[in-house]
Amino acid sequence: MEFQKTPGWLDWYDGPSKPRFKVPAGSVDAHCHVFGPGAEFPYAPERKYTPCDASKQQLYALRDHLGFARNVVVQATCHGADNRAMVDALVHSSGKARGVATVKRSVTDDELKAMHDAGVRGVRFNFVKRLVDFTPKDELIEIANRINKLGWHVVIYFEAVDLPELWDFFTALPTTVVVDHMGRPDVNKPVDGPEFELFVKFMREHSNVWSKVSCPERLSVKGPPALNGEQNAYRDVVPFARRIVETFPDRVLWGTDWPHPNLKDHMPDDGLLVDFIPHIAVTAELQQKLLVDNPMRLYWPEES
Ligand SMILES: O=C(O)c1cc(C(=O)O)oc(=O)c1
Repeated sequence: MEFQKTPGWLDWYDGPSKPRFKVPAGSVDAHCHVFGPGAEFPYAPERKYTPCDASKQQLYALRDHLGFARNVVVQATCHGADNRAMVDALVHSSGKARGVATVKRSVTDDELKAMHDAGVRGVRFNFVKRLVDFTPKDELIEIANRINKLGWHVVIYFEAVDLPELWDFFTALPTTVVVDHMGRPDVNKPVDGPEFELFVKFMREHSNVWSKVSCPERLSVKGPPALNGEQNAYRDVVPFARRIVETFPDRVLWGTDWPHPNLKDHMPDDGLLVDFIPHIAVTAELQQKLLVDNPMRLYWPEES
């Protein structure tokens, strides 16, 4: 099947720089995706965008280039609830990748078991309207209760303005809950203003809630972009991510978000994204928790 990319689509950055920041041994890129390839794993009919291909081989080459040891491959919305490309990436990772799936209520126990055996450890619930159609909350709760029995967790993706409305649903989830990209704060607003305070309260009052401090390239308003050797990229995101890392050091994860779906402005150099890490996790101890100890506890508990 031939797929036509969404007009204006930016392809992932080829030939990323070697990071100056040396990540600790055993580091995990805890948020990344594979796209297709579409000829082998077709994009879902209900998708909201059609990406360029981004294969498992390319993902794992990036992992090695950046100095990471493992990946958590998160089901991308362009594949809907067809998890074959993500699962294929896991089973060809020599145990170095675990995954987060998207499932519907109709998923069978045998299908969940097969995904578990392949390395899936969570499901993703998406509330970003430009990416997915609405799924009824009773369906999501039913799924959360089923996957809880497998020891899996729920990953949620939403925008900061929607947190008040989603609060009761999120706080009723029975599992560990991992928030994608810090709940997408508006970094034009103050880091100690009411919107971000609500997110901090969400984490403070609910010890089962974790956050990925990822995607400065999506959240930044002022840049500068992580291109051309820029060592001070996305400064306006730093106070937000740093606050979460320092307040909740044992409940944070970091990921590249490669291949960076739906960026409109520029495509970052992933090597420079790694160089962003020491700005938000400023001590060796915080870096070790963010990149190794926390993701290992969540995704490879049997080894940590
Ligand atoms: O902001 C986005 O566009 C985005 C999309 C997806 C996806 O399509 O799965 O995943 C992400 O982590 C971020």
